Amino acid sequence: MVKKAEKPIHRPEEAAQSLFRSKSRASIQHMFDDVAPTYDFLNHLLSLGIDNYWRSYTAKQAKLLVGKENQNPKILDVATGTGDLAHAMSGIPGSMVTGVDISPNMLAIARKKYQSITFSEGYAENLAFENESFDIVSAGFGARNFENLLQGLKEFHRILKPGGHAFIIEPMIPRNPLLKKLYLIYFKKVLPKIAGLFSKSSFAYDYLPHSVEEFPQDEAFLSILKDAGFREAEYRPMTFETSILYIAKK
Ligand SMILES: C[S@@+](CC[C@H](N)C(=O)[O-])C[C@H]1O[C@@H](n2cnc3c(N)ncnc32)[C@H](O)[C@@H]1O
Repeated sequence: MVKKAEKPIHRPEEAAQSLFRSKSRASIQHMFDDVAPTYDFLNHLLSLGIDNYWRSYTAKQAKLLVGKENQNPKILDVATGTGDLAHAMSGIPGSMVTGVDISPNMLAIARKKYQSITFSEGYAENLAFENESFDIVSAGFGARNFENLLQGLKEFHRILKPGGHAFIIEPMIPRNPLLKKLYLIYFKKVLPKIAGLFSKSSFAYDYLPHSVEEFPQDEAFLSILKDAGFREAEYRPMTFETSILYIAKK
């Protein structure tokens, strides 16, 4: 008797976890190319608009730290996506901002939204810029997706001028047990369902909670920044520890 082939069990959560663990440049690029058309809408919806505050807070901190010393800071926004952090950074007086990303579809939207900013394709782990050529490097919600995090952070360090700063925003899992429980229910159960209603790639929103849960947070991330060569690094939790800003100095 011929045995019937077993049907593969499709478990999006497992697939998302496995993508995070074995992610490649191509798989991440495809995922973001797919989500690009609904990325901004879902970002603002799922964070209740708070994501804009996180970017403007970051730009404000950058302005405070470097604004007085440096009249015309050169800024590179890595993993710029649709350009919102690059745009926030461009509010620093005299700044010259460039945004790079691996996803052509995300960049196409960034170019339409912000015509005065230069956007180009670029890979965090191998940035096409000279040593010591930027005053600030920023990355909003992007570092988590790097195929090789340490290599990406070493590149940030390489392209910064001595005394330059990196500003990196990532989602944070609250450390308070009750908040953490509520956050994970929202993140794992509610958010993927809402996203699935709008996005072509609901997979990306199964990947999101896994990528955040498995990503080094607070002290663990600071130690990777130090390994990448930064001599000073600190973090600032934002909005009840749902997001975190890392600031590192070369
Ligand atoms: C969650 S989006 C963040 C976009 C934007 N920075 C923001 O604040 O909304 C992550 C972006 O990182 C980009 N990305 C992921 N890995 C990358 C890498 N190694 N080099 C450059 N860009 C990368 C993706 O293509 C995507 O556009």
